[in-house]
Amino acid sequence: MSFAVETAAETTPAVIVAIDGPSGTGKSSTSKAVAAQLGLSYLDTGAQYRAITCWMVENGIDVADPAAVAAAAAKPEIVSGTDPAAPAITVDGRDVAQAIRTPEVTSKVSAVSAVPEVRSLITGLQRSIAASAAGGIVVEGRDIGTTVLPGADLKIFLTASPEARAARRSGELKGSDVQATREALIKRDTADSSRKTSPLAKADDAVEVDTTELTLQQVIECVVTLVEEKRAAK
Ligand SMILES: Nc1ncnc2c1ncn2[C@@H]1O[C@H](COP(=O)(O)OP(=O)(O)OP(=O)(O)O)[C@@H](O)[C@H]1O
Ligand SMILES: Nc1ccn([C@H]2C[C@H](O)[C@@H](COP(=O)(O)O)O2)c(=O)n1
Repeated sequence: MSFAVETAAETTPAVIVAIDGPSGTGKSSTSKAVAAQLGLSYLDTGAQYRAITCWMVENGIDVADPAAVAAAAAKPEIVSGTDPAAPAITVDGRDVAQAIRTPEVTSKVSAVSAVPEVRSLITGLQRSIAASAAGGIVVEGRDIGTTVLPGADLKIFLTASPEARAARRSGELKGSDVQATREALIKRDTADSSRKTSPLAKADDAVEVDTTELTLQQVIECVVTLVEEKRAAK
């Protein structure tokens, strides 16, 4: 007599989900919630670019000098956790979850992430993390569907009006000026979309979701449904 034992991992196909879009469209909030709800790993690739920028700033590298950034790019060791309930990021063993969110890092991250040597190193890291996520993963960023994981099972491109995005960010940063926040978002999006290497862009086969008039819960439900459809079809 033989018994077939099926575990959840055997019955639920691993799925790779790429979520891209401009700043403040809801990528992180949506990705974390979808991954937690569906038992998937989660990777915040913006946090990795912020971490390397943080290291450059702390080590006195001139981020306006691409050659200096390229020469130093391999020095820091960046490690990302993939638990959606507790996303972690360390540089050389130090927890930098707070340090990477300062206005200084936010204003310098586009310059650092435009350097091809930085992108090549971080892209390699992202691909190896995705490959080792046996149960599947949600990876969010700017170029996941186009460059990092072009074979992803599902690609989502989130958008929202600059006004909605600025209002969301201003709600987070108590007392901040909505107009100044809007201008800063647009400036960063323009830099991220116009760089030569792997710019922020929608993949041709991505599903575009405009979140301007949707609540976060509605966006999460929409993406969960799309992932479940993909899983069922695998
Ligand atoms: N549909 C929504 N409606 C209202 N608020 C939202 C919605 N989606 C996200 N938010 C809020 O907007 C803010 C920005 O969201 P989030 O950090 O997820 O965006 P993001 O696209 O990851 O931004 P960035 O690329 O800058 O990291 C958060 O405070 C989040 O709670
Ligand atoms: N795949 C990615 C992810 C992020 N970046 C750069 C560009 C962003 O302005 C910056 C910070 O990202 P955020 O934390 O705001 O999501 O990192 C990128 O170039 N490619």
